[in-house]
Amino acid sequence: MIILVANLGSTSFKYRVYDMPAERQLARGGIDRIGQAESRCTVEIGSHKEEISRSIPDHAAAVQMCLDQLTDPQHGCLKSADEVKAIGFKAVFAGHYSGIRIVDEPLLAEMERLFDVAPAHNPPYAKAMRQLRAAFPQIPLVAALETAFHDTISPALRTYAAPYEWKEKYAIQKWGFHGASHRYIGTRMAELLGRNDLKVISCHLGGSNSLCAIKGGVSQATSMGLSPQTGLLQNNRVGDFDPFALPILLKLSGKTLPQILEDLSERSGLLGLSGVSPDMRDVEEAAAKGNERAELALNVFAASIRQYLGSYLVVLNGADAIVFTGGIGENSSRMRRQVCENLDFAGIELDEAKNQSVKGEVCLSTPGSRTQIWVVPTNEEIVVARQSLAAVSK
Ligand SMILES: Nc1ncnc2c1ncn2[C@@H]1O[C@H](COP(=O)(O)OP(=O)(O)O)[C@@H](O)[C@H]1O
Ligand SMILES: CC(=O)OP(=O)(O)O
Ligand SMILES: [Mg+2]
Repeated sequence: MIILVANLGSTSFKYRVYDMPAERQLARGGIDRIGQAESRCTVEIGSHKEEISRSIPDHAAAVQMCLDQLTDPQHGCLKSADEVKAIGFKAVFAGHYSGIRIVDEPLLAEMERLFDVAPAHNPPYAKAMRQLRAAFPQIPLVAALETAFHDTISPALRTYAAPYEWKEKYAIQKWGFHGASHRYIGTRMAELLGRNDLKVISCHLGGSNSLCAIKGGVSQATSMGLSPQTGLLQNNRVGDFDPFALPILLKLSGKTLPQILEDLSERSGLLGLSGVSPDMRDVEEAAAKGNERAELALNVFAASIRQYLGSYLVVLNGADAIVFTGGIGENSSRMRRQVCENLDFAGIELDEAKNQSVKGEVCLSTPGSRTQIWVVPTNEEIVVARQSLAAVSK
């Protein structure tokens, strides 16, 4: 059964096509720096590889481009889009509609109700889902919601100390995100180290960033809360922030609440601090040239990762492995070095030479390090493909 998985990240679009249940990958592709003047588009279908630069304004245009590539008469792997028997989405937030669901009107309505809670994620997903439902009504769309992996977190680690009835009446609680990626890292580390009882701290650092404490493949704690704006700072979103700054800002800035929320979700994070870019590559380049705000952005980011890392070493009572994944985790040697430095008290020791030349799955710790340090490229799409197969086979 051919399953297309669409991963609409806050800064990118990625897709993979699988023949399931064999898990044979037929094609993959992606678009980087979506919404910016030049997006880099890559496609890999069998032995055909292509890279082009063009402007892709939004995720709906990205999904259309993916279907064009897959059905291209010369290089495509499908005769027509009808060969696709399900489209799986790494969908982000729909409150109590967590887990794996066929996309239907109630789910879309809930995602739309929560647009301003997940402004970088829910609008592109809902738009792409509606567009595909209209274009291909015969193909079931499956939403694998990111929050489900964190259902196992204890109430002590997912309850805000706000009026208790808010949780029951309005579902105000820590939900957690990046479930597909953290689930993949938990499963893959068990395969790589040949043990099912591992304690892993998964650091997904990309357009959005979160840490997750995983024990035996099960989520124990995660840094994002009610929304994907919380926890670590994000590309252009704020991360943890004191809500009592709001009355000060309302009085002094002359802005309305929606305008301030827009600042927190579009002009904060790496972009807001550095003033340079939401993209780690640009911020690192600026910092290397002596830009002090870019340097501060990197230092705030590293410090907040270390705070959660320390916290999760306590939650798990030590870890077998710390894993870096996502666009930053897989590519930024500086960030990995900064996060891991000076942690010998916890038996964490990075081999800097290995850290400088990373390719694929690799262990970066010294032989004496009690806690192993790994880079493992994430594969959120295979997790969603498995879940989509289960949903349409029911
Ligand atoms: N070579 C690189 N060095 C440092 N950071 C990188 C590099 N390549 C990508 N990144 C960072 O990774 C981010 C993309 O992460 P990714 O996990 O792929 O995206 P998304 O969060 O959109 O799903 C970019 O916005 C950029 O900050
Ligand atoms: C929350 C989430 O899935 O984020 P992103 O893909 O932007 O990293
Ligand atoms: Mg992502």
